[in-house]
Amino acid sequence: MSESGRLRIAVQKSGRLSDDSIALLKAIGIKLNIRDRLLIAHSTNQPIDLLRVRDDDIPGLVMDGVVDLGFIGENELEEKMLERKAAGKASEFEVLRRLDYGGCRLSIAVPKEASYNGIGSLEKKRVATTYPYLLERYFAEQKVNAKAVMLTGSVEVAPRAGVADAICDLVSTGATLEANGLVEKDVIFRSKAVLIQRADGDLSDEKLALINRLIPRIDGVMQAKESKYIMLHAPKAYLEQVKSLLPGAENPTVLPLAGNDELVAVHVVSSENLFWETMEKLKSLGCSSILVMPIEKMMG
Ligand SMILES: Nc1ncnc2c1ncn2[C@@H]1O[C@H](COP(=O)(O)OP(=O)(O)OP(=O)(O)O)[C@@H](O)[C@H]1O
Ligand SMILES: O=P(O)(O)OC[C@H]1O[C@H](OP(=O)(O)OP(=O)(O)O)[C@H](O)[C@@H]1O
Ligand SMILES: [Mg+2]
Repeated sequence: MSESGRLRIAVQKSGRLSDDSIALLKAIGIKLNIRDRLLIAHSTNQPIDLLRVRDDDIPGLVMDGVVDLGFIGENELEEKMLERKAAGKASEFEVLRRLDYGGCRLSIAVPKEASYNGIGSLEKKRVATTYPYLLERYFAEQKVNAKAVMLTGSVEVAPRAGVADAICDLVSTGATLEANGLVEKDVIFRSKAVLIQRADGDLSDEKLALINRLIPRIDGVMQAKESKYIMLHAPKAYLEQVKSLLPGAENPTVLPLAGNDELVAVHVVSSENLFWETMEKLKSLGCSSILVMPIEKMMG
């Protein structure tokens, strides 16, 4: 445990998860003064320290109890669990929340000119990857005798460099594969960012209490991102039809409009965005002043 009693959180220093993880921490009210070269950042309003490290190190830091919480991709987490298992090390931790960023998939891809008829085509072939344990588990499940070649970066160039016949790497839009003349074939793992916590028993009551206050705030921020505050003027005569068009709006607030007997103001928190098509339908029912606004925070 950190002697200072401050909650220690590990985040990726610089990469795909950094900005979203920091933005989430700020959105839940943690003030942070992050300066690029500093690897540790102290919160100015909470007993929290941020450790900024390579994402590869985050699962181990949490599982070994060096930090209390960590933001990590499920792909990296699963890989490190398999690696630790192979080394006879325990992996104790808890996933507190699956988050709404860092979405990607780990896929096998081959050069576009290569012939490929399913995973059996990789028999006796070499596949370059940064995730050898996940890949070898997949080979074992699929009963394919292929070899995972570990590369820590630039995996996509391996086939052209003659280092491997195929690759297994993270894909999101597919632009990187396309730029390297590769075609995605099999998805072997789907991933998002998660917030993990080290084993409960090792945490002080104060730290647990702080974590228990932060988690509902994370839920509130994620929920708010998916929700919209909708305001419009609706003809009284069509109120029921208007309500049925508003997604996830069970209990709208309906208010009179001063000096107008035909229209009412409708305010509603919607669990989804309002599509242009729905707005057009509302307009054709006689609705006007239709506003769709983002929500910053939600609770209760
Ligand atoms: N294209 C992507 N879109 C969305 N999420 C991604 C994408 N690529 C990777 N990720 C997620 O972000 C994590 C970090 O990816 P990144 O490429 O920044 O890692 P890295 O190069 O290993 O960085 P580090 O220097 O910290 O080791 C991945 O493990 C994955 O969970
Ligand atoms: O399908 P796409 O949208 O093209 O995304 C996939 C790429 O994103 C990640 O790398 P990143 O860009 O984070 O850089 P890195 O390889 O330096 O980690 C990943 O390793 C792929 O190379
Ligand atoms: Mg890494």
